[in-house]
Amino acid sequence: MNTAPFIAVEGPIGAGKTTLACMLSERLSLSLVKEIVEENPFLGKFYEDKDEWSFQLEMFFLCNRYKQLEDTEKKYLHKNAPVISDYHIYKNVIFAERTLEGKKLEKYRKIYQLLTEDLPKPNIIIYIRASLPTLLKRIKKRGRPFEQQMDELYLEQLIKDYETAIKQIKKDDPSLPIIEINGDQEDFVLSEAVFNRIADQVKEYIG
Ligand SMILES: Nc1ncnc2c1ncn2[C@@H]1O[C@H](COP(=O)(O)OP(=O)(O)OP(=O)(O)O)[C@@H](O)[C@H]1O
Ligand SMILES: Nc1nc(=O)c2ncn([C@H]3C[C@H](O)[C@@H](CO)O3)c2[nH]1
Repeated sequence: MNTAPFIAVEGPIGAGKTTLACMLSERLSLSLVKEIVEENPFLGKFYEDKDEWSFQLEMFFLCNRYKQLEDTEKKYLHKNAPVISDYHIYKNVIFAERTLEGKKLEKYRKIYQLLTEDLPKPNIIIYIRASLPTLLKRIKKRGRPFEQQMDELYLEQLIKDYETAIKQIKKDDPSLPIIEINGDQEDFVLSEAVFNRIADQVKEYIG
């Protein structure tokens, strides 16, 4: 079990996780762990044909995050250095439960359990909640080509899946600090005051 602050920023696609994680990493001198996106060989294919590519994609994300978190433990947490990551490992389950079914989902659950049981788990979560119009606006603004035909139903389901997952995480561990941000209204990019408030809240937890 790690005792160093390990913060995970979570929320649905385009909520602003990477943006906020980078800003907080700089402000609070935290080591930053960022999800691999551009080098992912299956993401574009997945958005073209989800049924065909979902298992490959979910496994790629899982193995990648496994390696990143293994390294994070060795390089930082083990040495008591605080870390902020733009994802929580549980994100794998949120997506896989939505994109996989039948035998593939069963296999995935087993592999997830095996790979993640001894990985470090975040001890602070920042959850950015945002509505469909806000997410679509941000995905468009970011302009990744393979995300521009984003299925709105998929995104809407993920918004709900995230809500369910956060409720479950709270139930499983009521003492886990979760900082919740209303991404539609609390704009930490445009408003210095909003960002300062979030940074102060995080600072209180990490001491
Ligand atoms: N509060 C905000 N106000 C305005 N624009 C924002 C805000 N937060 C993020 N953005 C912009 O929205 C886009 C998506 O942000 P970002 O990449 O941080 O999201 P993400 O949650 O990490 O996405 P993903 O789930 O795809 O990893 C970027 O272009 C970013 O500059
Ligand atoms: N299917 C699936 N499973 C995941 O674990 C996962 N994690 C991120 N993503 C997608 C969302 C953004 O398009 C892009 C960047 O976050 O990658 C995922 N998609």
